[in-house]
Amino acid sequence: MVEMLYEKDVTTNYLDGKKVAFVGYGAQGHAQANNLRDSGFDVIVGCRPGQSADKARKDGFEVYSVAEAVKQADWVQMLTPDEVMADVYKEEVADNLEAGNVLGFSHGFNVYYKEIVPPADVDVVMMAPKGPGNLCRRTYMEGFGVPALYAVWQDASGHAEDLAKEFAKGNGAARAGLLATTFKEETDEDLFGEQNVLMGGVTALIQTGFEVLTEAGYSPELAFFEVDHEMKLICDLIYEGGFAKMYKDCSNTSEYGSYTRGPKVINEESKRAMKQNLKEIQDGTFAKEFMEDYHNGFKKLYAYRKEMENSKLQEVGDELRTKMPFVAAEDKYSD
Ligand SMILES: NC(=O)C1=CN([C@@H]2O[C@H](COP(=O)(O)OP(=O)(O)OC[C@H]3O[C@@H](n4cnc5c(N)ncnc54)[C@H](OP(=O)(O)O)[C@@H]3O)[C@@H](O)[C@H]2O)C=CC1
Ligand SMILES: CC[C@](O)(C(C)=O)C(=O)O
Repeated sequence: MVEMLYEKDVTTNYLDGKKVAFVGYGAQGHAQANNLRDSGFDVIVGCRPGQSADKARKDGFEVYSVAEAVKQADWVQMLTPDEVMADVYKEEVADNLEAGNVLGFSHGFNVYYKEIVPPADVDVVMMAPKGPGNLCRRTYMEGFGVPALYAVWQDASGHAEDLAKEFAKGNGAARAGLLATTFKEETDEDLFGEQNVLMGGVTALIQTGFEVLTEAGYSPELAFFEVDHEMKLICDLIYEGGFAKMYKDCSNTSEYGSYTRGPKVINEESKRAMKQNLKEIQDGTFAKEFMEDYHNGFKKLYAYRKEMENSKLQEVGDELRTKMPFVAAEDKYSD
């Protein structure tokens, strides 16, 4: 078993008195900057002019250009989208870092695939929350947090690991649990999870189930409630108590059908496909393809996104959600 750390285990205070600059104020930047500030740390934001800069200012942060924020900070937390991070780093961060600074990430992509090569005299660490930004903030405000991984790529100060743990604790993550990892392991595992299970797997499953039902003549509304809306309710039970709790709360009919029919859908062939996807993460094929699409104006990404937005499933779900305002109330904790 990997050892989990909790708040009581993080006892050092190297982060105290350090100024932390968040480069980017999006999903993670917004959540982490607010969490750390509420935990008593000195936080500033580095942004280009625009929506994020305006929001950070409205939330009461001092906002500077990225270059200026880096100059002022002891800790620079890189939270722009992964695909632009290397350009932002080269143009505004690299020349403004000083020996003894900490360069922080929440995903290993740029460091592991060598898009960013930091200087030897800074600590390079990661604190990767295992949850979407809004939930990192919401759970912090509710008094707990989401678990997080921490890792050290480069230890110039001799206490980089302690710093990473303190940063995670400041984010509320140590209330839920911290796991040590490496940049390689986090990158592989995070990309694998989102491609095959959490996002890619789940959306492909929902979409295919929706198509099978509607093509067989069932109404789109019924299909939506069956394979999309209820997914959250079932996932909540898995989250709370694993498969055992989920099955306990469901009928024997569903449990029997699940054991006997599910593996006909997700089977050895799906496992082979997942293994191939993992290989393409490990050997850099996915990263290369993703960065090429970015440099090509995200033609593929935007085409897929358009197809998803115009899908029947999205249209039916959007319509039905207008009748269920409580569903959207989930955003009530975001600042
Ligand atoms: N989304 C999540 O919950 C999770 C994300 N991560 C990781 O966290 C990091 C940040 O991701 P995420 O929070 O999703 O990113 P977002 O897309 O939500 O936020 C991007 C931020 O970067 C700014 N930005 C974009 N382009 C530039 C640029 N060229 N120069 C300066 N600022 C720019 C945006 O500002 P503007 O408004 O001006 O565009 C915005 O503030 C990534 O490494 C990601 O892998 C890790 C775990 C979960
Ligand atoms: C599952 C997607 C994620 O890894 C996350 C929210 O944790 C991401 O990169 O956004």
